[in-house]
Amino acid sequence: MTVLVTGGAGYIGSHTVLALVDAGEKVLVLDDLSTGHRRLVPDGVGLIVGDVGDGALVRRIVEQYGVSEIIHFAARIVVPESILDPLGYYLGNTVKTRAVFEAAVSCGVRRVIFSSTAAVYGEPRVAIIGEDEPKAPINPYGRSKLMSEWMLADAACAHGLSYTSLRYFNVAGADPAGRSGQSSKNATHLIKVASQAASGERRGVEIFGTDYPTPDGTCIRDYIHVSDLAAAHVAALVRLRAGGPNMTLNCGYGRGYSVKEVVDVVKRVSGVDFPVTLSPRRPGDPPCLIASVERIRSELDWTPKLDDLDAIVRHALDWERRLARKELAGHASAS
Ligand SMILES: NC(=O)c1ccc[n+]([C@@H]2O[C@H](COP(=O)([O-])OP(=O)(O)OC[C@H]3O[C@@H](n4cnc5c(N)ncnc54)[C@H](O)[C@@H]3O)[C@@H](O)[C@H]2O)c1
Ligand SMILES: O=c1ccn([C@@H]2O[C@H](COP(=O)(O)OP(=O)(O)O[C@H]3O[C@H](CO)[C@H](O)[C@H](O)[C@H]3O)[C@@H](O)[C@H]2O)c(=O)[nH]1
Repeated sequence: MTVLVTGGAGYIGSHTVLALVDAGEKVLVLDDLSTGHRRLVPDGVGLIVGDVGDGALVRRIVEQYGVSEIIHFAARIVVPESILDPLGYYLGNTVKTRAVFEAAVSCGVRRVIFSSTAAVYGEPRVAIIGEDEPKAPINPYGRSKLMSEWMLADAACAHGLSYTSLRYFNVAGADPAGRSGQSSKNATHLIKVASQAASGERRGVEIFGTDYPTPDGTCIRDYIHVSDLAAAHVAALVRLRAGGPNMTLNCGYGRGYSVKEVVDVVKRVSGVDFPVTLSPRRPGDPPCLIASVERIRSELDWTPKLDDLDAIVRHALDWERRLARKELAGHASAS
């Protein structure tokens, strides 16, 4: 059995590839390297550079390599960018995802795991969000993902595909063994940005919005360590193979931190007092997103091992330093 991981050269995909390989799985990556990096695909794992929207390519790969399962990460992921380029996001995340699902159905792939997002909930009415809360995304990114969830559920019903949709809350940190991490220079995610500021690669951090209806006025998010999330994918795969029913699961820890709290933790753990600017709200940001984790805890054989904001930040900082060293080494060898 071969597991095809689309977007496996990206941040979460590469950590999941590591977790799959560690679990003894045979893995193949399909990635167009638009935001991914070849070096994040571990040695011994095949990388096919191509577009998931190319249905003929996906079908060829499935047939040639005997793909039994697809874990579909490939997508565009920046919320503000989705507001400026909605059609690009519906193409990248919905139309191309349809091509993956169609190839899965037509080639008899048995199981699909889909990367969804807390952004499908929009601005929930409750602090702790259960999977059955209304889905009312407030930006094209969230809508593009919700449409894909629906497509997958409908296709599964019609064609007997098994699936799990995983709605990630805020993913952060890096492989504790230093094998992968968030590698995009232009990343927009808070913990990455703050880690870059602490490492001197950015001048500082802007806090987007201090007038939200939260205790300190900044947005609250549920940050999950990327390696715990990767392990949840392996557990979801094991569950589907054992005949577990189709399901949608929140992935988080069930606890939230404000932007100010996160910035303070990055300063304390790094020991660097980088500049912080208070700025207006960023469009498309809901005030508070915290996962209800009852379902994932009961359905998956999964216990988080890294549920600790200090550890998340420490691993993110370690990875940032590693990236900086590699770049310096690259400059030295180039000159
Ligand atoms: N990072 C988060 O906090 C977060 C939260 C919720 C959901 N997600 C979802 O997780 C998934 C992975 O996100 P990430 O943070 O690892 O982002 P990422 O940008 O690091 O990874 C995406 C990967 O997909 C590849 N890709 C993009 N479009 C492609 C295409 N058309 N064909 C082939 N490859 C393509 C990119 O090159 C990259 O390697 C996405 O589906 C995203 O929506 C991420
Ligand atoms: O430089 C920054 C970056 C972020 N933030 C704030 O920090 C919070 C978290 O922002 P991120 O960009 O780190 O993450 P988002 O919550 O916007 O979105 C992430 O989580 C979502 C689900 O919760 C989606 O899945 C999405 O893909 C993923 O990017 C937000 O209030 C944002 O305004 C800042 O103040 N300054």
